[in-house]
Amino acid sequence: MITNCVILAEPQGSGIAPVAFELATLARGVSEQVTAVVFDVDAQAAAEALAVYGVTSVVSLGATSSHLPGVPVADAMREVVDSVGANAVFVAQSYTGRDVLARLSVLLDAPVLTNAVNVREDDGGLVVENLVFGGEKVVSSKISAPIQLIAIRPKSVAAEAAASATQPSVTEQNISADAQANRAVIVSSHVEERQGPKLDEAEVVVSGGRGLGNADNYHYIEELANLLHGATGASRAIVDAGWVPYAYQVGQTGKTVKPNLYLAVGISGATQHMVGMKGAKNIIAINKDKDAPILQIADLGVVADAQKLLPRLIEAIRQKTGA
Ligand SMILES: Cc1cc2nc3c(=O)[nH]c(=O)nc-3n(C[C@H](O)[C@H](O)[C@H](O)COP(=O)(O)OP(=O)(O)OC[C@H]3O[C@@H](n4cnc5c(N)ncnc54)[C@H](O)[C@@H]3O)c2cc1C
Repeated sequence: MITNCVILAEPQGSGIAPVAFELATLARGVSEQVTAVVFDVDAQAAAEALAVYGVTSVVSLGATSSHLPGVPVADAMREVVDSVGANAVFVAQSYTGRDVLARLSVLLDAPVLTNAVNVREDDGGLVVENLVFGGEKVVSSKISAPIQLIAIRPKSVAAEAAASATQPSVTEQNISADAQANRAVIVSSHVEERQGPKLDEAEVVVSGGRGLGNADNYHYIEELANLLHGATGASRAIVDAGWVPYAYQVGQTGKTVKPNLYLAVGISGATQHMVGMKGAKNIIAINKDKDAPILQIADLGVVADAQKLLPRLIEAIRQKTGA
């Protein structure tokens, strides 16, 4: 085991982004101590949430509010790493996580591994796993440097509560004047409008692909997701075609999802798509080609013309649920 692992618990809404619990689960499996760095949240509430996942201490950086977190958070995390004697830092493979990790790498002169899907212990050190060739192969890497910086893809591991909750200490850490001065100011921001649950957190995901025929038919995916209280997703083919925004993309270069139910409509099942959804508990695929690769991993495969089936399926669910 390593002695201390620092994790970055990014804010989301008024709390902690769920990926922090995945980072904590991984960290406590390889490290005696787990220190979580939080910002822009109520530190006590964050500590209570993180305690369930075995975090042993929490360092609060206060508010970064209208600034990009990269500069100040990386600067403060460098001090946290020094003060707790950390051997590793785990962040989410998110915009903020990557921004912080790159800056931390320069500040600590430490190597970075990104896009990791697992971290395990081997002979007292850490082994980091990455997927290559569209998830077909796993590459295991070992870093020999004293401090290892690792970005982990959300939803790669399940967040699991520790056998017993911890009682993390909560300390405040000020952001240095230099880092304050070098912060980038956010002059405007755009919040993507989306109804229903977030794609990477939804229990039900309904995704559409090129088999929908045209962009207008994507409304069937939206109606179905709405009826099933799920989120809408997409293959890269229809993102590239401009039918839906990139935020909808599931797969290697999009989001990883692990819902209870993944419904793939008119999606062939390229390895780059499947790597982002094959962890779903139940997979239903609708495809007119009985040899489509997605049907090989589907729990239920429906060989049908989606453009004819979807309106009838939607109508049938409406009648059954009275929605
Ligand atoms: C580096 C790299 C990264 C990539 N990352 C991603 C990624 O993150 N996510 C991703 O999705 N892809 C990704 N891709 C692209 C991927 O390889 C595929 O091209 C893409 O997933 C195909 O999308 P699709 O299944 O919608 O389209 P197609 O492969 O064209 O499949 C369409 C499917 O619809 C079926 N169909 C057609 N008509 C109907 C109908 N009327 N009813 C029912 N079924 C019908 C067809 O039988 C076919 O199976 C990546 C590729 C590369 C090279």
